[in-house]
Amino acid sequence: MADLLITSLRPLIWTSVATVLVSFLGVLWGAAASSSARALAWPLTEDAPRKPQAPRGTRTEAGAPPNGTQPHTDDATDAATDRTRSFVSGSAGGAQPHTGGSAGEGQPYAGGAADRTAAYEVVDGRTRVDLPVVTGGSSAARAADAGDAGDVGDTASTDHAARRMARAVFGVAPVAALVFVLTSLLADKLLNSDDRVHLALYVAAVVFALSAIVTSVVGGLPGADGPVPDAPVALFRRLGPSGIRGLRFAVAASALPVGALLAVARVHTGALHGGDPGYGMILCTLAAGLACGLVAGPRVLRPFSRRRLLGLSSIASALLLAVIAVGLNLVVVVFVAGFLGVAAGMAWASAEAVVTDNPLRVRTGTVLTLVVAAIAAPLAAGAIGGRHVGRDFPGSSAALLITAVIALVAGLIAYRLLDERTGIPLVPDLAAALRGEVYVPPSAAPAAAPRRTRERGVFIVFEGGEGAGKTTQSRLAAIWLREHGYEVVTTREPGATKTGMRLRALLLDRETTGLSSRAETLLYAADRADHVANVIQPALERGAIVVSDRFVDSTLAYQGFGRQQPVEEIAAVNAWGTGGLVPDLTVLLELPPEKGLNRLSSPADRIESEPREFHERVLSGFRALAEAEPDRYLVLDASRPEAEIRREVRDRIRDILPDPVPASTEDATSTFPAITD
Ligand SMILES: Nc1ncnc2c1ncn2[C@@H]1O[C@H](COP(=O)(O)OP(=O)(O)OP(=O)(O)O)[C@@H](O)[C@H]1O
Ligand SMILES: Cc1cn([C@H]2C[C@H](O)[C@@H](COP(=O)(O)O)O2)c(=O)[nH]c1=O
Repeated sequence: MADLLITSLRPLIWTSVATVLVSFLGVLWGAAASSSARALAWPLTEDAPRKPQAPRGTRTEAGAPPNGTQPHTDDATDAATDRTRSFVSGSAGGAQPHTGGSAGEGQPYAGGAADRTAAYEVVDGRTRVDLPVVTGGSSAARAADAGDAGDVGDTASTDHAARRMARAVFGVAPVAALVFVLTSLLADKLLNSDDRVHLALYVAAVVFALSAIVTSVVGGLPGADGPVPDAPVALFRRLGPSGIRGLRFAVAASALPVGALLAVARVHTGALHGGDPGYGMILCTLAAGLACGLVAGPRVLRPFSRRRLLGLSSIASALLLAVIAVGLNLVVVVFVAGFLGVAAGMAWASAEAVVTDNPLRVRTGTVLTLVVAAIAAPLAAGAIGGRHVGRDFPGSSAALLITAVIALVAGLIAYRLLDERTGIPLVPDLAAALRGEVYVPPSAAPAAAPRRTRERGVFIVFEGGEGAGKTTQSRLAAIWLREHGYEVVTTREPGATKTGMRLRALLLDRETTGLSSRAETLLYAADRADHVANVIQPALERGAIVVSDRFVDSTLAYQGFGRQQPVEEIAAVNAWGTGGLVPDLTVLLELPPEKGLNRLSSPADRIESEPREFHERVLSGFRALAEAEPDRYLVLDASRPEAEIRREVRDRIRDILPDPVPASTEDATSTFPAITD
């Protein structure tokens, strides 16, 4: 009976194994082709989108001539439509914050006419714009401003050309599938092979043909529209030397167990009296596990550090192989092989996430390790198996156990090298991630920074992801406050001072490649230190209300949570840079990243073009920060109409407003400007 079952199951198992393997190879090939197409980043193609050119040396911003004599009007319409407004400030002898005027008066963001002239000095009509005075930082917009469309074309067309090349590569796939079908038919006629082999070939051919058709219709794997990758070397450089080494160890730790198991599974099932069906089952669960791990890898534990996940899943792969090695029961081995597949798949998916947008090298490294393990493990099993290490411990088990130990050492090293959240305990970090939250150690709360005491003034900050409406709402709030007699300084980060504008250009230009996360963090902190010293602090000391579009929490959310760097260390650097300045009120405008990014009309800058997962981590980060300091935050759903948000912002600002008229004056004049809608 058992024999009958095994005999009838065997063709099915072989069919499944062959199908899975062939389609797996097809997917690997397709993915590798797509990646190489993108990595090659071909130059301009004839139908690549080009930016319109502006005359050299002129600014494209409406109503702002090159001589800088015309200030911006600060009305709501302007706020809503003009993403490339000027936040000019700074004078030759040190930036001076703008002092707000009376209601309805046109308000440049900061600085007087002399400052603006200084800022525009870099606009050289004969050559090019060296300093992006007015744009949102996108290289495309800046180059268009400068009439230097060649650069723009290069950037825009790289995406386009990469997509076209991906399509060209996938286009030949159906032909390959046809050849495959013909070959299998020919084999059937000439070779008279066993039925199960035919069946496997047909099914595999159909699967391959289907996947080829799908990929050629789709035109590329998901992600082909994402940011243009840099040269592979640059991407690896971005990880830092220890990150690169960590990645190598992690790839080895996760691929060794899979390669070794693939290679010795047949011998092992023989020793466990499982024979061919047992072997087939191990391959099936391993392949299914790998598929689950690869699919689930980028989706599970989203708020958890990908680097940590990579280290942990590599360690798990090694440990699971050890269980397979010592678990001398076929059922256990079959099940654990599935879990090993999940762990290794998650490790590979995380490794690809860690190297941002060029997974090709991860795949090459993985395949190479698989091959090495697949050669070494049977050799070891053969050598040990000949001598029989104990009666119940076959050579295959010993070979698997040795591989597991080597992989475990590699996994532990990888974890150490990759972990960016050093000092943050793993268990609460994991527990928070399971709840869908980012763990913020109590010490990281910016509230921990000593608050700088100030005589007067109010500091209000608008925070949130891209396109959440920060500029719109901060301008509306500023107009309302000015109407009620307050001196208001509206400002933003990065780029509120002359130095800040240079830093903004550097930080947001998509052509700034290979910038390390630490350097990026410090550049934002440098911009902020200059901003506080030259704009915010003087204004607060004068008693003005400062309304800033972004502040420290943006760095904690983007560079801390988004880039997965230690939040508490970033908070410490920023506390030093700002002298411990903390906003009196932070309005967090919450909006799903895709909605916010869809609202933006200009080409995505360097940060905006980060992958969706990055922006989701940023949003979770903002939420975590707001939860840690509920008194300071007003959290609002930014998908609601502007007017509703504006009302709630006003209600909250009313609570923290000082008396606009000093007590002494009030005594003398008995006036009190009531704030009403
Ligand atoms: N509540 C809202 N509902 C719909 N659209 C909005 C809302 N608030 C702002 N917008 C629109 O969304 C776009 C982006 O708004 P805004 O520039 O204020 O966002 P932001 O958060 O400052 O963007 P960025 O991240 O680029 O600084 C603008 O076109 C604006 O008119
Ligand atoms: C202050 C700050 C900003 N960023 C990012 C966030 C945005 O993508 C840009 C700023 O552009 P915006 O149009 O003015 O919003 O910079 C960041 O990553 N870290 C920061 O500290």
